[in-house]
Amino acid sequence: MAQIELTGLAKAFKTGPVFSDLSLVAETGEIVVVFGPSGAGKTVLLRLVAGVAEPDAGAVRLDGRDVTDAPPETRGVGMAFQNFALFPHMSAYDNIASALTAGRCSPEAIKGRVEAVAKLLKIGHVLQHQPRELSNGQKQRTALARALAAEPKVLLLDDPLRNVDAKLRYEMRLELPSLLKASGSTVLYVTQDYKEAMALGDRIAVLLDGGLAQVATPAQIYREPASLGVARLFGDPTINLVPVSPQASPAGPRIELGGKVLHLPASYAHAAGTDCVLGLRPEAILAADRPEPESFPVEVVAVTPLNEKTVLLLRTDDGRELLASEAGNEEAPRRHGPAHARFDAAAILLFEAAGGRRIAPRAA
Ligand SMILES: Nc1ncnc2c1ncn2[C@@H]1O[C@H](COP(=O)(O)OP(=O)(O)OP(=O)(O)O)[C@@H](O)[C@H]1O
Repeated sequence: MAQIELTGLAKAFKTGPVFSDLSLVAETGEIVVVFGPSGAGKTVLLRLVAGVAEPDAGAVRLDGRDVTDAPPETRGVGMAFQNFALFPHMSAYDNIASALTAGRCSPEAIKGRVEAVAKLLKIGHVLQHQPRELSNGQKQRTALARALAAEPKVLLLDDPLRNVDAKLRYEMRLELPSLLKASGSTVLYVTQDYKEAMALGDRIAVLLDGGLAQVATPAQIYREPASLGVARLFGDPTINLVPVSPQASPAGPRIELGGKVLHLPASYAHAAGTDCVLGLRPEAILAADRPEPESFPVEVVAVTPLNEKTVLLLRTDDGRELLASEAGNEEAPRRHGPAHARFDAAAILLFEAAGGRRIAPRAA
């Protein structure tokens, strides 16, 4: 059953609309990541679900019950928001336990639960500290622990790793999914970090330009982004975008790139005659020393070895810069200078230049 069901939600402030006609469903136990750029309205959306703000239009249903007009404390929703909201005169332990003392738990059960959650979030050693004695990351994890300890049916998490340092953030990204799954809660998780979204979400809801641009699994969003706007938000380095005007030809739609005539797969034949934007993820561009069929000459301008990949900055003969990435960085170092590139035909993306919608390939 749908635990969270949002229908036609709209919210505007004096400064203008944040979003309109927003609908989203999260199934029981599902983790839905609400992802989008700063200011897209992610926090506003959580506030509407929590009941601390009212929508201008639309309905919020939790567990099948219409709670649109219900006060926050009756909704059975747990929250950890960016601004921590810890009780300043209570220790971290008491802050976390406060979620439980309100219910009917024995002192032993409370202690066990607080310590278990604190251990998972690596704050076991600071449980007796007051909030002012905690780092921002520890405060944030204390707030997260408090929300988790209560085992709410619906858990709203607003960028809980924002103030956590890079190493811990990486570890938490690995550990949080099982922690959240074990809680059994249905989770709406807000982040601005696409890697976090992909690591944590059963599905990702991309909030962009006043509405949900796409709601799908991380793999679907990466491989089949609904629009240029969505494609740009996922990937590091970001996707290469090249304006092209495919023309029909027997070998597949013909385009020009780097002064060469190349062909798109026949499954894009229906795009001929449309102004398009070719989307090439860095890993879909393959660089080689020798020309190959459908390759185009490039200059390797820069080579940046990262841990798990090497990023190449390529310049085409007509001056366009493309970023390519290769797995690993242990091969013989690639030399700067002339080379050839081609793209992995199975991994290309094509978008309408007008409006940015993705053009899906069609079976030939
Ligand atoms: N109480 C308010 N009064 C007026 N404007 C508001 C209010 N709350 C939010 N806004 C505006 O609504 C828009 C969305 O804000 P929101 O905080 O939801 O963005 P966000 O996607 O969570 O961004 P971030 O990732 O930076 O936290 C912003 O333009 C913000 O200025």
